[in-house]
Amino acid sequence: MNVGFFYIKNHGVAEETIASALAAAKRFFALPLASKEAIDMSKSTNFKGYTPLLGENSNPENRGDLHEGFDIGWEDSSGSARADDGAMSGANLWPDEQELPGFREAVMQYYNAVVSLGKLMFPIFALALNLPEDFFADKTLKPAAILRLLYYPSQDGLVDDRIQGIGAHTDYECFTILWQDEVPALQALNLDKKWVDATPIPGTFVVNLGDQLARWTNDVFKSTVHRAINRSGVERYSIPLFFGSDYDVVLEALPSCVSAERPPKYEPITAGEYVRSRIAETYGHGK
Ligand SMILES: O=C(O)CCC(=O)C(=O)O
Ligand SMILES: [Fe+2]
Repeated sequence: MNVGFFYIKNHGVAEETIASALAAAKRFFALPLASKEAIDMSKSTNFKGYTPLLGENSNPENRGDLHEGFDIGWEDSSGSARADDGAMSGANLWPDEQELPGFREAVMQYYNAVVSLGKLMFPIFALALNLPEDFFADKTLKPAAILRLLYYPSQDGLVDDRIQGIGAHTDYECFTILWQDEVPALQALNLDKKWVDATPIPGTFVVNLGDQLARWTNDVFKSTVHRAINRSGVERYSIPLFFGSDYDVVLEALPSCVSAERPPKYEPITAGEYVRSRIAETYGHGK
């Protein structure tokens, strides 16, 4: 409630699952640009697929984010997306199986493992809010989780300080479960407006709270501003999973988080419309 960031360990996601997803990410970003552009996000109805360097701008005061990304959402074991995700409906875009055999399986295995972990965490947030432990259960039946593979080249020498790995921003969903490699880059903004390093700790995930949880709790839970700047001299990989509530759920302040002194700060909106509008702001696709 003060920091909005924490680490978890003994999280139950197998090291091999993480290692396979990382290996898949490395193989993907090493593909020729044309192969990656074949599944460019501009070809997707709902912001899935590949984002090139500077294709996204998380902080409107900056000139673009110096990362490459690859985004997917939920799909079933036959590879079909849900048809009823409202504003966020649409299929994943995958690289060619011949070119990258095993990629899809490795990424989906990681996705499903971290979604299961995320489901275990909702009851903890509910209890912290003095709500029944299963409060979020019927709001997270159809995992509205977005997984991103991220690749950050190192920025060395003189750099434009308006180009960062990912500019200062808050995340849109309830919470983000981030795997990061051993290259330091991630920073969170504390209450004194100082940047604090979220130093990589092997065997852990960093979890940060996002705007959906802040909207639900009328800012009792903090959605903390963060950014990543890789000036390490080596490339960095990270894999965030943004776990939101089902896209058809209306986000509105919980009665226990509203009072005469603390009036509701946010207009109710469905999770799908909210996420879509926030993602659209960071891309130049005009969607
Ligand atoms: O790569 C990281 O450490 C952070 C990524 C991030 O903040 C995001 O994708 O929203
Ligand atoms: Fe983020």
